[in-house]
Amino acid sequence: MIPNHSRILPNAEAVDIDGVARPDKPEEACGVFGVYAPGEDVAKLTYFGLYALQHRGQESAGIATFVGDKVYLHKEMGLVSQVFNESILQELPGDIAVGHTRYSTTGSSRVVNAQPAVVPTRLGSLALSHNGNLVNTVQLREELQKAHCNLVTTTDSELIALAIADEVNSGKAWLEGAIAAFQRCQGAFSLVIGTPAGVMGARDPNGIRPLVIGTLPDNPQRYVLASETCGLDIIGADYLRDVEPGELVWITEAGLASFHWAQQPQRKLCIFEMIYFARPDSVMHDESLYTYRLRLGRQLAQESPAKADIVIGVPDSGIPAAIGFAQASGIPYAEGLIKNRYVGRTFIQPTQMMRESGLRMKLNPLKDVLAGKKIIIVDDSIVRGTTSRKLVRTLRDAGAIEVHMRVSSPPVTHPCFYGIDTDSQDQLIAATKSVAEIAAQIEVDSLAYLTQEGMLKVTREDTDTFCTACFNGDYPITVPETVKRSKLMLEKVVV
Ligand SMILES: O=P(O)(O)OC[C@H]1O[C@H](OP(=O)(O)OP(=O)(O)O)[C@H](O)[C@@H]1O
Ligand SMILES: NC(=O)CC[C@H](N)C(=O)O
Ligand SMILES: [Mg+2]
Repeated sequence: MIPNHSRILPNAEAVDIDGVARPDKPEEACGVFGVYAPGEDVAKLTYFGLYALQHRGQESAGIATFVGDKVYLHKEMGLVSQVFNESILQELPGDIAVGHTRYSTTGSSRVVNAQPAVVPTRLGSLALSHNGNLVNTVQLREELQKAHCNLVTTTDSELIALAIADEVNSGKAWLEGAIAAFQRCQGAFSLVIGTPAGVMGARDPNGIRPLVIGTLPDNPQRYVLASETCGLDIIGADYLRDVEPGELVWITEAGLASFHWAQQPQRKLCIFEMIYFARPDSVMHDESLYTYRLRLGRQLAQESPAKADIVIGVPDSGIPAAIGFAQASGIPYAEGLIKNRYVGRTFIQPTQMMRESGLRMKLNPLKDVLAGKKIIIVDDSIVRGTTSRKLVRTLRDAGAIEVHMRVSSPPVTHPCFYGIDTDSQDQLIAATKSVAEIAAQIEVDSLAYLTQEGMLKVTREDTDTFCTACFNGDYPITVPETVKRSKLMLEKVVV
């Protein structure tokens, strides 16, 4: 209950500081990639790496390569395959490359904000690819403006690049400069940074977003950095290990050196990466996420069984949990929805209209499988409810006689401030509605979500090593009140 002396703040319209409105932003996380491989076609390796990381961001893509002090850069709006072709890749020579696929979280979706962010320093330029979101953007921006840094974009990522340049220009070497700059950044950052001297990979002290290291098979001294292991697989690189929270790895001709720069690193990997964002074939905690998602489905079946003829999953990311649900319940798994493989993630389309039409193009029901059946439909998450509402209607139109929805994550009730743009809380269906109300809205016969305990229990790590803020508002990195207020709907203001 909100007392009388308080009022609900209207949601601040999401307007970027360049004045571009950012309505209906969807949720995603960017893909970062880097290669140190003298003698190899690093641009092409990066292209393939980004191709495998496309699911992490579909707005823009970019690659920067280094030949000595000279940087070659190509970035554009669009998918990796739209931004690059053979002749563009040939214009990107060098031994070092850094790449990015963007889903914007700070800064509008415009080419000027595409990454890598390239910034000059006294030691040559650096090219930075960032996944995550800073929470002290306003303060850092002011600091850098006072230091007369040349701000060209409206992203937080450029601020990290400029902070490194600022430190380097004050006389520090690359490593010292980067570490000093990281101390000025609060929030989530998994970074790949190219310099004329080598490539850095770094994660914030909580390691909110993932980042892995791989080696090229014929030469273990050639290193690759990628958001997920699927980015290594595509180029035949072997997984070496994760970059640790609060670690900086520095890859040069001398090999790989590691620096633990954070005072008190505390692992808090975003659990939503494991539930939805990352690809199921990516490996975290020594197993594929497919396997974790199977266990989520099994756990869900134990917690919230239902009587039905078949279990179906929502393509793509709901499928493993649906298979797990079917295994545990003994109800046959069937394919009930066919996905057009040329349509990307609807979740990450920039407007609600695009998300709705994307869904129509994306999923088509198999009427002869569904007609006359009682169905359990499993998805990994309900965020706004766009997908589930439409799908349930589709299933009924196809002849389903009962539709029971099961969700392999808890209700998403809180916005993310660390690199998933869930915008404001009022867009999250579970922030304002009970499970019964959501069930009525999406028109299912029954609805159940996985419990937080169940979600954590089936991980292979200590349960306190995950960020679960979107499910419970427990933010591991303090979010300044001003930043919070822009997204939290139930902010109370004494008038
Ligand atoms: O409640 P909503 O706001 O609709 O969001 C939730 C849906 O979005 C995601 O799928 P998406 O289509 O983005 O990607 P996928 O193909 O990887 O499942 C997720 O898997 C849910 O299906
Ligand atoms: N989703 C992300 O990781 C985005 C990175 C960065 N905050 C941007 O908006 O460009
Ligand atoms: Mg989905």
